[in-house]
Amino acid sequence: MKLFLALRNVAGFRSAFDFGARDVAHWFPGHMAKGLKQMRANLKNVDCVIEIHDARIPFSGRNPVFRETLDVKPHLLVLNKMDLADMSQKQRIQNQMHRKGVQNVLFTDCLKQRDDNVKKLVPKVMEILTDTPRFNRDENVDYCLMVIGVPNVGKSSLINSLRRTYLKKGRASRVGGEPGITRAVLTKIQVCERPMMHLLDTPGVLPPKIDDVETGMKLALCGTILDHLVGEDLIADYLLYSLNRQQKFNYVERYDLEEPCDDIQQILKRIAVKLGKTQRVKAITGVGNVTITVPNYNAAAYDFIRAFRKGELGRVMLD
Ligand SMILES: Nc1nc2c(ncn2[C@@H]2O[C@H](COP(=O)(O)OP(=O)(O)OP(=O)(O)O)[C@@H](O)[C@H]2O)c(=O)[nH]1
Repeated sequence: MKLFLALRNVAGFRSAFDFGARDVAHWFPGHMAKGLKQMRANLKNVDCVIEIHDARIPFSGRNPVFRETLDVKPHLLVLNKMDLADMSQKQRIQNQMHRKGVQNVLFTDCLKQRDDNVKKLVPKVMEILTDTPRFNRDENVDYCLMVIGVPNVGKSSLINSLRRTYLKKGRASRVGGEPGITRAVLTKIQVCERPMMHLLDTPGVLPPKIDDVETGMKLALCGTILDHLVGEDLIADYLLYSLNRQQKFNYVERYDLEEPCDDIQQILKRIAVKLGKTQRVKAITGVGNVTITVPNYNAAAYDFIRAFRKGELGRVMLD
């Protein structure tokens, strides 16, 4: 990164984001009751609940409802997508988690072919279970896990990664299934041989907990709320605000800008021009019709957000 960027006075950037009078009530049209009911029905078969969340937002959006319903079971919090997160903040996050009573935290990258952290999951679960008396199932040596989390945090990827790591197998295939009970409810996926460990095959999708507009915006940025419900222009603006606040200026080089800027319209215009995302439109003026070139702001916002989600604009910690 160029020196002038590192030395740049950030005083010119926004210190707060103006959310206007937005209402987040409709940002996540989830079907929580149904999901939770199904999870509760499965709970008697579960030894440990694996809650998975996005490492860039370790606190925002985690749904506490499951705790009231599912917290009777031992619990491991997996913070996934660590490859996209600013891991220099790891210790702070862990300390804060401990203060909140979350003792068991594991950071993972489930896209990595072999992730040493995913490899720690089974030993970690065994450690947690050894410290917790198992409910009337002491004779059973087949351990069962349930993976839960808000959408798009990597629940399926974790299952596949566990199978790659422990069974040297590719995509999850279903095993088991019991007569008389819906396949979707009791089908299990094996993830480890020694100790024998299964996962319930339907990852529990929880709606995120959206406390306020900023929480909603962070969830949207990380792709857990459908973009169109929030608006890509707004997400792009919040992204720019976040990158500038954290002094993550990779976007300057990626889009050939001269320097960081806090004006999303200007940024999107430059991105559109760089990507050739412009349109020729007719405009009526006082002296007749002229054809002018206008930037496609939507296409530019789309590229900006996608680049961030792929980690191309730097690693961040949004909480
Ligand atoms: N960079 C990165 N991307 C990941 C990681 N894990 C998953 N992803 C990506 O995140 C997206 C969602 O992953 P899934 O495994 O489908 O997430 P899910 O929680 O099962 O999603 P839902 O079924 O919608 O709830 C996919 O594009 C994955 O490739 C990770 O550790 N790092």
